[in-house]
Amino acid sequence: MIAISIESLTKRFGSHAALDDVSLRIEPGELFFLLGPSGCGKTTLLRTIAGFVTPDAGRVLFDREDVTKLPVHKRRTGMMFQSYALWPHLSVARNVAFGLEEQGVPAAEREKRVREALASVRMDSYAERKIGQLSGGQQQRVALARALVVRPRALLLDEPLSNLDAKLRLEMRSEIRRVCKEFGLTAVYVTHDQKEALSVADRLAVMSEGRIAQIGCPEEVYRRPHSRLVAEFIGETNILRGKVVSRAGEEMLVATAAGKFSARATGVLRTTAEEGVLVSIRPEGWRISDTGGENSIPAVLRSTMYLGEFAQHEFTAGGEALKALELNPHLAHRVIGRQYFLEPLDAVVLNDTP
Ligand SMILES: Nc1ncnc2c1ncn2[C@@H]1O[C@H](COP(=O)(O)OP(=O)(O)OP(=O)(O)O)[C@@H](O)[C@H]1O
Repeated sequence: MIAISIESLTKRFGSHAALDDVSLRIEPGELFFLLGPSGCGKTTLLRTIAGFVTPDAGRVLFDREDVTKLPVHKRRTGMMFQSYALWPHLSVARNVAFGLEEQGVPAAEREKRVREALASVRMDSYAERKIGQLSGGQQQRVALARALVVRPRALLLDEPLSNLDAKLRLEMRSEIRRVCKEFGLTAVYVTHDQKEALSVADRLAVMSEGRIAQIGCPEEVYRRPHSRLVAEFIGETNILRGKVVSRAGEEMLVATAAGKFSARATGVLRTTAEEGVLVSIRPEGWRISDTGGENSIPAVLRSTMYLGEFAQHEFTAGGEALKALELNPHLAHRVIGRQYFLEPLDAVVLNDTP
């Protein structure tokens, strides 16, 4: 198990900084996710850790070893990419053995390790099959075995599941997590899929324009986003403009066009009360009721969509459109055009200036 330290990495392509002074530390055995909008630099960061990209400034350390100038094959990382890059005409076992042949591992040892790697992804009974005769999910398992067989110091994954259908993605997500934990691997995983990140990551970083916007465990980043960018990138949210009426530590009473309610500051609040603030409330973060309480705002139900386990409502309050999700909608019988009361349970004051 190694720690991966990224120290002030900068990488420019022409005048564009794909990485702009990025620093972070990934703990030994941690499953760390990089996500963010397209072009934010996550692949460049992963490729710099792998050794495919040489940074203009900054360092990459594996524990205390500076690997910034070390070529890819000497870093001893296992990699799994979007295109599995397996040889379709070779057997599963040959595909997995390839990295070991390159390292000059003797045949008997090779065979043993290939068997172990295939067993760890539950593909041991497919060793002699040709890659072309496997399903997408099975091919993905072989790609994972191939990354593991070299006993990597860290596992680097770039959108490894994006070629799979939804059901297989779910299955492979937990499979990748299981394998990483079983082997105690430090892993860095790039994805577009925020659900994948929330459900699998120990910690994650949301990137934007070559910088880290926020780092934290999934629940922290989801429930306490620091900025509009993070709040909107990880899941859906309602953003309301407001003014701070009063404040006691992190708790504040904010007045918005939709009404007054309490919200909690996240990170360092840069704005002053006069400038106003932005508040984020997740659609599932409302308590909907027929009668108002102290902290609730009156809102008229405009539309509702029944989705089985929950309903997706749209309310208006003081000219603001508000999205709300309600679990077990069949227990509630909401009526379009009627007034209800919405209480924000998890409102967060963001750091951005409106
Ligand atoms: N080899 C390259 N030459 C020139 N520009 C590049 C190169 N690689 C990346 N870039 C640019 O650097 C920026 C970051 O790219 P990167 O691939 O790291 O983003 P990303 O977050 O992984 O995006 P995506 O989610 O679309 O894969 C982008 O603006 C991209 O166009």
